[in-house]
Amino acid sequence: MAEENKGFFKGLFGKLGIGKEAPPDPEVEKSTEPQEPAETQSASEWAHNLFKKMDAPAAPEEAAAPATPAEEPVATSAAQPASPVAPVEPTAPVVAPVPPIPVAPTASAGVSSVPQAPAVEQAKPSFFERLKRSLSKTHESIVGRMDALLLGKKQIDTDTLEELEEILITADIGVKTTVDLVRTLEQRLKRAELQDGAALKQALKEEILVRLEANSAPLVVTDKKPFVILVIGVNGVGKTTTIGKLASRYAGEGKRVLLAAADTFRAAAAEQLETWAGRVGAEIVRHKEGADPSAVVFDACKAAAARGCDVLIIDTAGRMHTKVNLMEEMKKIRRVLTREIPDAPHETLLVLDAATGQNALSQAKLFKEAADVSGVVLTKLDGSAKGGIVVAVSHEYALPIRFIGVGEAVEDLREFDPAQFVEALFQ
Ligand SMILES: Nc1nc2c(ncn2[C@@H]2O[C@H](COP(=O)(O)OP(=O)(O)OP(=O)(O)O)[C@@H](O)[C@H]2O)c(=O)[nH]1
Repeated sequence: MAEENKGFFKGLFGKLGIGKEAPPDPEVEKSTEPQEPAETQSASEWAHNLFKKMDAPAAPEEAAAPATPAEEPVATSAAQPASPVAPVEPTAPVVAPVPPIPVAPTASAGVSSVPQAPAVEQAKPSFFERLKRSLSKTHESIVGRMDALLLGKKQIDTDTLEELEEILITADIGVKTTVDLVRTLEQRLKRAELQDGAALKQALKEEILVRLEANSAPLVVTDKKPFVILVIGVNGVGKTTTIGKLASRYAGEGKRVLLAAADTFRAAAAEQLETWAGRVGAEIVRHKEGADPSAVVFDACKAAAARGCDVLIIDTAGRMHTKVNLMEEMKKIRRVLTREIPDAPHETLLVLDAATGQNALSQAKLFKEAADVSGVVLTKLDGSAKGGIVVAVSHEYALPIRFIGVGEAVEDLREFDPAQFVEALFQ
């Protein structure tokens, strides 16, 4: 840094005609690069100090010294996870303030006037690392407890598998999936494949992966114009946030994205969606609070066709807390949709909050029966001990997990990769 700052001022003096004999310094360009704000800040801060010192006589070596760096390093961590949100909310509409959209700080986050430390290159952890961290509590509740169970065990027997069954059920893998897993492990025990704890752990990992892969399929956005994604789920699970993240993904691929704010139950929902649309460069169709969701869908279909949009993502309210209400609302939305775009929706995406564990499993059941779900997004895996629910939802309801959410920032929604998930869970 010190050398770079010196270079910056050699160059600056050159431009000002001071000390013309000094050769032009290539660092001038580097230190004024906008994508290196921390570098620029430190240099300009140093300049500021230097000019102050030039006003008041100073010893030459003092003037040549760089400014003292601030003590705190530049923060590069992602947004902190939110606490789990309770699901179904059948009560009267509540207008809540629109939360700001969290975006993980990046190196090009702009120049502030607050003195900052010299740029310390902190490599952002890879998604696998973040996934591993997100699953650490789930890891503890499955693998940690399994390790404790196997500690000092000379051999694996049916009692061990019985105890494992209890661990898996309480770790939100779901009763049905657990029973299926343990039965398979019993067969492997009979075939003498499980000599020790390590073999049992490896076998469980393999069997979970087989079950996840059996129902795994990414969401493929075809070239249907528009490709319609209907997003459903109870309130608070992260629907709007997921839509914002998806819109960002597709807009980033150069697609023209239109959002339909068909959650007309509370104004804040549409406002939140509008904020996301503005942020990620998507368009939006919204009506007033309390309007008919089907009317929004109708207008959005018309607008998407007229504007030649590639992707239309529809946000719904999710407050239809009985199966009959839910079915009626869904039927109505679908009726309007198919009248305008005959084969729509091309994807009915159910958003579930992983942190709600068994509750998420019940919601998967209800929505699968009532709303023809074709894919699932599991949000808020970060910090939850209930990540086993991923296996339960996928296996019990034969639903493909399309995406997982491990935080509030745009890049925290990722395509679900069974092998990566299992690896992160067991490592
Ligand atoms: N930690 C964490 N928080 C998330 C994730 N996804 C969403 N959230 C947060 O969950 C909260 C609720 O998200 P929303 O997108 O408003 O949920 P919604 O389902 O649209 O809720 P309603 O608008 O009330 O229907 C927000 O604070 C989000 O930032 C995630 O993967 N991890």
